[in-house]
Amino acid sequence: MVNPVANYLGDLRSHWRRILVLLGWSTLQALPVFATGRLVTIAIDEGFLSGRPVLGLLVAALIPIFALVGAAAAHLVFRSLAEIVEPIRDAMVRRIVTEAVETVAADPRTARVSRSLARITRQTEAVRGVTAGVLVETASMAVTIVAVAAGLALLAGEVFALVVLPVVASLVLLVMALGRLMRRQDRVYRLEEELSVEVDHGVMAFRDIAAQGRGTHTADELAALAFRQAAFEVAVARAGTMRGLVVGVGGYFPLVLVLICAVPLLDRGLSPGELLGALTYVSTGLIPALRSFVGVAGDALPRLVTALRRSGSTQLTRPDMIELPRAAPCELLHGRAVLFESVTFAYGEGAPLFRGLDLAFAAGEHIAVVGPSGAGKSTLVDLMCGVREPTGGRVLVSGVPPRENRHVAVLPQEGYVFDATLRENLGYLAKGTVDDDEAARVIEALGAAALIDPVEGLDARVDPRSLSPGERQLISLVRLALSEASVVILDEATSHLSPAVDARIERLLHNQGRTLIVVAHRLDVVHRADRVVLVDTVGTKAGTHEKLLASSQVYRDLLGDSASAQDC
Ligand SMILES: Nc1ncnc2c1ncn2[C@@H]1O[C@H](COP(=O)(O)OP(=O)(O)OP(=O)(O)O)[C@@H](O)[C@H]1O
Repeated sequence: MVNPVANYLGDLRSHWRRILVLLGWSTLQALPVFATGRLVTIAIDEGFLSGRPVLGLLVAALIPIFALVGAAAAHLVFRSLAEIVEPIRDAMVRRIVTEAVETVAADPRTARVSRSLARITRQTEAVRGVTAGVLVETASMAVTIVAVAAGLALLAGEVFALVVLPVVASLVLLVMALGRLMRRQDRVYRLEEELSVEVDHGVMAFRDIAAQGRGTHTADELAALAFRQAAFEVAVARAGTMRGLVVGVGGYFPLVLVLICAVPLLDRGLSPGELLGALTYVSTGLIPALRSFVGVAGDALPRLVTALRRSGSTQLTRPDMIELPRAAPCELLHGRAVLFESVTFAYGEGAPLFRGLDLAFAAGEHIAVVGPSGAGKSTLVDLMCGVREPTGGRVLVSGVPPRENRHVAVLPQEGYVFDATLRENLGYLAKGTVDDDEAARVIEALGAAALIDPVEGLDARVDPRSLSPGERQLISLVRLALSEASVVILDEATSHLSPAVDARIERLLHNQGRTLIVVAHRLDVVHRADRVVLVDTVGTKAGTHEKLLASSQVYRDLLGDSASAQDC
């Protein structure tokens, strides 16, 4: 692959005629700069100081007229700019798409590159915008420096000598600082991207991360990444202070120098008008041009180079997955798999959702959790996987607090899928890589065979955005069935799947010897479960379906509501 920076420079060179036209209009745009110093000199020396104020006023009145000419030229500058940057952008897009098509043709596993292409297209737009800014500012800076230099040389050779050296020194300083700035900026962009991918994964899998006892570890990793990014941002900002230094050396230093030397210069025959003209060149021409060029060079140029480098085909490679939490080996537990001991929990200062709650689920037991909306079912799950800590009492899974073990896996309402291969997605909670035969068995048992690409199999890339919620749930369910977790929680996890699938999933997970806790969306689960936990604000209780039917009006109402809802 040809280097994208070299491609870009080649494109730019191919437009040299249009760049010359742009330079021409920029020269016209700089005409007011050249004219203003001279007009100030004439207005003062020939007009006001020679007792001809009307002439002075008339000459001064020419200054805004030249400014209007400059404004008209600016309009033409932007028109010619579009003729350069649009074809460059088109050429870049064409190259990237061609390369993507060729990559896909050569290796079908990269078939789903739409996301990468979208990102590259955004970068191409950035390249286009920044190219426009860099071209305009560079042309404007170049012609302004020439206009100021020519104006000063014509006006007073001594002043020209005072100004030119600091300007050259400041440009050398700028070039030296740019390389460093670009490297740091590139690092910031890379870290930014890495952080956003990892946060994305962390958010999707937050309950599993907590349940696997990896919450602190994941948070530490993300924090370390964020701190590294912040450190580079600070370094970039620090390097950015060189902009002030460049403008100071190239713009303000000559201004001060001319003022310090004003008296000797006047003694050596410089007229007051020439002195004021020279100061006008520096203050209204040189300093603004330098400031805006340094701004573009110090900010846009590093962004341009970074965007160009990143628009290369390497962007089509797959992002690395977050370092995955690994589940501990599955143990067939004896005794209690989950224990709530005098658990009290309240959100903030609110009334407790649970007060002195005692629950115990045996290993391998199949539990249904039901209750009115807002009663606390999801909170109960959060307590079991360690996302929340009880305000009183304790929760134990396999004999230890949830955060200290890795026995729980949770499937939330919205299954999560990573932008990675199907194998990586399915193996997220497994120990080691997924065994093809075992995966095939689970996929078959769950009726999810349609998920498997006939050609690429488990190595097919999964694009989360192209999946339906039901497909995402199915992938998450297969992942759960392949996990090492001994306690499996389905938190209204099959809402996007058919009721027939519910029973199949539960049977599979239960037959694997796991403790299965199903927060029920469809209440038919209570008939399949060994016991039911009724979560209710007036008191959470557990029992068999029959026992709860006989003892709880809330339970009877709940089943009645569900029956009538299903009738509808
Ligand atoms: N982060 C929070 N801060 C404060 N209150 C919360 C928070 N999360 C949930 N709640 C409140 O706690 C109560 C129980 O919420 P929870 O989501 O556990 O109920 P649920 O039974 O799962 O409800 P649903 O069936 O509607 O999902 C609700 O009143 C809810 O508004």
